[in-house]
Amino acid sequence: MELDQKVIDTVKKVLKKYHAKRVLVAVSGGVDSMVLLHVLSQLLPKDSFGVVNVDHDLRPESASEVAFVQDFCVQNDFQFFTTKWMNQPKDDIGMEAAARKFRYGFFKQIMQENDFDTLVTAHHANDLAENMLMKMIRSGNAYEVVSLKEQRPFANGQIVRPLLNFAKADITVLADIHDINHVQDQTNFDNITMRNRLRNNIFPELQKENGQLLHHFGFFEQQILALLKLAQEKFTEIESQMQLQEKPISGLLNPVLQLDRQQQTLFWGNFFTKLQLGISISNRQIDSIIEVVTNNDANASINLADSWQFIKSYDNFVIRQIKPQKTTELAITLGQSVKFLKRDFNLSTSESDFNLTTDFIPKTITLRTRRTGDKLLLSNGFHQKLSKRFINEKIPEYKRDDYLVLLFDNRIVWVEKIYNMSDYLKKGSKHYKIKLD
Ligand SMILES: Nc1ncnc2c1ncn2[C@@H]1O[C@H](COP(=O)(O)OP(=O)(O)OP(=O)(O)O)[C@@H](O)[C@H]1O
Repeated sequence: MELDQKVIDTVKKVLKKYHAKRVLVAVSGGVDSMVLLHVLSQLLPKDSFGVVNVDHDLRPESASEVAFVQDFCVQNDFQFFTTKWMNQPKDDIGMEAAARKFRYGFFKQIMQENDFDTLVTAHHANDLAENMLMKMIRSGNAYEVVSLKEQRPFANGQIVRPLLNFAKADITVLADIHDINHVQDQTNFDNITMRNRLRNNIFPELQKENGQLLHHFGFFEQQILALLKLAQEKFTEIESQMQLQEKPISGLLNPVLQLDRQQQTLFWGNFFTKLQLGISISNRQIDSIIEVVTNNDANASINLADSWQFIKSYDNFVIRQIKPQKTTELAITLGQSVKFLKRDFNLSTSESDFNLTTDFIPKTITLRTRRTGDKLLLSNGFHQKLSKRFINEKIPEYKRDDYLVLLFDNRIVWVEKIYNMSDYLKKGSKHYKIKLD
């Protein structure tokens, strides 16, 4: 079949397969997206597609590139949406990712406001192979290798990439045959980014070794996807045994332990990918997680990015973001109602309705959270470490900072739920009422 027809048939088939109805085409003005636009305009009626373009304003030529796409759309009477990126980061680090975030944010907005169900991009076989090799170089994680899929959910609908089976060379041939005008992104030739170095230096060399290289990347991706699908079935079964909770994200650890170490790596990688915490988890962090999950310590935690923590607590795990607590100590007076750790606390004297009894009247009363070295008075003048009491009561490590501790003259008289000095006094004379919501 002629290349021309093959591309048209493929794009048609892919759109049909994913039930694309109202299509938004992402057009940068480069050869790939201009060819895609050419094909789509032959397949779809004008009122069922629109063109979207983002001016990242990172190069002097960008305004003229937008103008090029805009003029093309006006001449052909295509719906056109564009915006200019204003809030670029000050330095270059993370610029590509920030630009992508902005771009996809705008795509999403246009889809939602104009009722498009499908965003179509011109990613092709070279993009797929470059992406896979970049993931190989950066992490080597099987669950990350596949990142450019033919279809994935996006905004109020989906992203579809119908050109993934075509090489850049094929697309360029089509542009030549049909005399399709396009802009040339000069930054493609800078070898500053890894992507460009792969594109310009590495891939041409690899392709000399085997002309079928791009197809082989395609096969590899398909096979990894199939394997991940099989693994996913097993993981879903395991997750159902873990009794997962959402707030905080937690569950039982035992079901994961039926997997061998490499399978656990895949499990946690897959699990974190699904959670979408907005942070990346390194191989070393996953290794540490497996380490603490499989060792004998009852409590342990692994710090992840952005104050997230993976916590092992006895048979359970918890993943939560630790927000620094502002106030950790509060001086209070009798009868005063205070808010502490988001809860209402009130201490008053009481003759009948009491739940705390002491044998002394305090000069100072303090409410706080636990501290190292905290001790609890037991009978006969003996003391017990508060940390020991937490362990005996099987209170998970990560919850211990939430427990309120009440002190009279620097002596602990009460710890929420787990200690009350009255229980250890032979007889007390002063009665107090603690109210806590
Ligand atoms: N500025 C832009 N405006 C509209 N569409 C764009 C723009 N840049 C890229 N696209 C769309 O995304 C496709 C891929 O572009 P490109 O390869 O430059 O992006 P990438 O950074 O590799 O990938 P991704 O789009 O997933 O971030 C293009 O073929 C086009 O469909």
